[in-house]
Amino acid sequence: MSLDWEYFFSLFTMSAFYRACVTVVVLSTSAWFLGLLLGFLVACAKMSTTRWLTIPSGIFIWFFRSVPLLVVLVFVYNMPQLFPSTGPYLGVPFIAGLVSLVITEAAYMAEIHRTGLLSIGKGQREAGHALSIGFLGVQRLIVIPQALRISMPALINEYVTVIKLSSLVSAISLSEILQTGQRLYSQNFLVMETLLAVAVYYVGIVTIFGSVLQWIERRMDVPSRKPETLSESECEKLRQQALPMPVRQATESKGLPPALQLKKISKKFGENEVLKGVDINIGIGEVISIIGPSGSGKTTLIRTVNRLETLNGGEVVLFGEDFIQSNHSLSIKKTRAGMKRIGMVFQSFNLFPHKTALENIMLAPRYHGAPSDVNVNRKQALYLLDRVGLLAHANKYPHQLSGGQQQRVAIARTLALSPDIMLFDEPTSALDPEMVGEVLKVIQDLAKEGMTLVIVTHEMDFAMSVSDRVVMMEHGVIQADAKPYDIESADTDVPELLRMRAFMGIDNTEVSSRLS
Ligand SMILES: Nc1ncnc2c1ncn2[C@@H]1O[C@H](COP(=O)(O)OP(=O)(O)OP(=O)(O)O)[C@@H](O)[C@H]1O
Repeated sequence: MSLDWEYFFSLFTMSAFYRACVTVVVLSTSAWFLGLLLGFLVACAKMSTTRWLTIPSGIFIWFFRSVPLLVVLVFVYNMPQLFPSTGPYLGVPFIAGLVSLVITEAAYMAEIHRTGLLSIGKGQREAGHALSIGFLGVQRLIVIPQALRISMPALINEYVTVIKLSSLVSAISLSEILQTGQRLYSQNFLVMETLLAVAVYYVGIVTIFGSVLQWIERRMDVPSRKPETLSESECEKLRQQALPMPVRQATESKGLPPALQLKKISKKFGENEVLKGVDINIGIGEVISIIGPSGSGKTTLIRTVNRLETLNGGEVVLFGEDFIQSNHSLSIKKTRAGMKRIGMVFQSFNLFPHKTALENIMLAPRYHGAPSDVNVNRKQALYLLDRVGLLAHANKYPHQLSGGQQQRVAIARTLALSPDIMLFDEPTSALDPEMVGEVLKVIQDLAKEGMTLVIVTHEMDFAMSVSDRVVMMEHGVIQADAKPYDIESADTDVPELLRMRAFMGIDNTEVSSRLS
């Protein structure tokens, strides 16, 4: 048997096929896009903490992934028999096909979205929270763009699947490509030639639209972008645009309430009581280092100060005003205002990987400021980048920066909201030794400017040189709280100070003989 090639080629000049192609493209693209949106909502519902959302969304996914599309299609198309009022809509093959495809695809896409959303680390959300960005802002600016990038290859694959599945809509008489072919070969019996042409039409659509989506995927692929280090002349141009942030003058704190008062702070994780009634006052402009053995509760303590952990007891007072109380919550507005006064720098930097260094710094000011401030935000971000010595790296993404450079960008990002207090959670622990100095230097400069700093650190020499007070925690309580001078003075015989000295490795032999 030989194929009638002349007839085969004539099928590519038929307007009916091109109309059918348009139908397939419109149907598939709409179904893919609406399925993507509905799938996202279903994924969010499944990940929520409310059973009223997780259970129905789980059932939706389970059911529509189990039922064949053809069954859904015929069911939806015949729905007007049960509910006549749906006739004008579901009785139309295109709409019935669209609804069926959207429902089925949403069930699959929900699981793809869930994979993307789950892959975004907790640190990303915490960094957004520490910049006082609300829940929806964190989702919109930080979580969804990253999750979408991760899910994109699988979502593109779904688009190809939808195009192919759209051929099933021929079962309810929609004039799509397969149905157009079927109508022809039922008249002339040239089945092979017609189906071959149908296949070519489908391959053409998948190739063209798949390539467009792959182009979008490549555009979203941040790791493949490699912006260069800027030259000195380019840096100089940027430097001229930079707009200094208001300089923080060392504040005369006499008569003013402390910047932070932690009163009887207690925190439990299950039965594990990690903080057991911690009291500390931190004056305006004071620099406090918190040291202590691993697991003593240092990180938990500073995380309670900017609401990354809830309190089981006690309260935090900020510049003399109620800020956090274990037994009642303040208004969102008051909480946000308080949080903007406290910046936090994390051990693992938590830069936003889909933003350049400059964009990382601009993100929070843009979120909090008026749209007209964008230019000012950019200029101030340039100033801050220059201040931490990274202007030449303004256009680089976090994965192109060293650990020390990433931490300096993280400090600049925190400074962009002009906080009054900065919390540092072991800012150099994740760094190679040669990068520790560059980060400590930036912190030292902030201390000199009079910024109130609370630093959890294992860098004992740094703690002694930069701090007004060093606080030692052990087993969830404060063991000692002293000025570096008092800790260092050799004639002390206060047991807590001797213990602190032993922990810090100061004059070890003499200390151990005194403790014994
Ligand atoms: N989210 C959590 N869930 C359960 N337990 C936790 C949680 N976070 C901290 N802990 C526990 O609380 C205790 C104190 O942890 P924390 O991180 O505050 O200690 P740390 O003094 O900062 O230690 P390190 O110096 O090693 O960082 C540890 O026993 C830890 O296992």
